[in-house]
Amino acid sequence: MRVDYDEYLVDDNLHINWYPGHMKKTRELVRNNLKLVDVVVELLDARIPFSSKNPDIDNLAGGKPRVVILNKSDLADRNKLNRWINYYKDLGIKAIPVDTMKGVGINKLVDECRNVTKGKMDALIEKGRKERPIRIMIVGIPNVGKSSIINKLTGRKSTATGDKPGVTKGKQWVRLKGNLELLDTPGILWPKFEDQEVALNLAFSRAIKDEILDVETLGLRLIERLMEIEPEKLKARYKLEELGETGLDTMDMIGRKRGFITGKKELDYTRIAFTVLNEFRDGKIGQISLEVPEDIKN
Ligand SMILES: Nc1nc2c(ncn2[C@@H]2O[C@H](COP(=O)(O)OP(=O)(O)OP(=O)(O)O)[C@@H](O)[C@H]2O)c(=O)[nH]1
Repeated sequence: MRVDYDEYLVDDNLHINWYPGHMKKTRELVRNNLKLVDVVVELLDARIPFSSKNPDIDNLAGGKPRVVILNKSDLADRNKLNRWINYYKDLGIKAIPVDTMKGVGINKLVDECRNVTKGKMDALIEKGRKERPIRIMIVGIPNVGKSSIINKLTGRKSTATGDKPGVTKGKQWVRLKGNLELLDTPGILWPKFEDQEVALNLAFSRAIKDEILDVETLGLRLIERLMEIEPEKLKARYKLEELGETGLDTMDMIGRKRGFITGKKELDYTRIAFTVLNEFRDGKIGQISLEVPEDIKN
């Protein structure tokens, strides 16, 4: 049976109903597509590499060579980013920081796909086989930047190479420089949303809809988190001498500073929450990572 990706995109990109039937279907679809490729390119959000990881990817990717991309690295804290790179290095995986919008790290991604398959490709040629393109596939949770990176990789001049024998109808391989072929449909995988802390990180970073909590509470949780991990950046952004005793106090201070008052002369908490959430997501509060490798729970 041919399963279409569109089935998972219910009303917009961030609204995917991951009920068990869909998870099973998407798993099989990704598993089948992965059989066709030489390299799995796993996209993670550099600010939350643990929370943005699909819990089943190690199983799905099996023994395939893997390249990890820490995307949106422009929004991440430099020092924490390096700690994640070292964490992956210890696991024998090269994690490449990428800023897809500016194209930073894209060449390294291509080089690494070639590196991790070199042994296999050399062995094939030694056996007398003709050199063939290295096939790659991008996988990741919603909103992590899969389409953006595919567009960046392919560019405007890219040409679809058309259907290949044995490939389900509709799949397109796009030729990239460096003798690479990219499956133009990314593998959309579900996040670990059962864990409340992970769900919060995903919502803060716009990977899942705000609706996991009402927006005021979500904004308050983010303020509390920033007070804990990045108090100076929070103070600087909202021009506060000191932070409040509690998250709510700080929320009030931000609201007063920005003049977010309702018609009834009360603080407009919805507006404060949206502002802090959006400014965090756009990197306006600074380069902030919400996770470090030590946070990983076994
Ligand atoms: N700052 C920043 N934003 C990025 C980067 N890569 C992607 N984005 C933004 O992230 C958002 C999601 O990107 P998409 O490429 O649509 O993500 P996707 O993984 O294809 O999303 P789904 O279709 O929901 O699975 C867009 O608003 C992009 O502009 C990056 O490196 N830095």
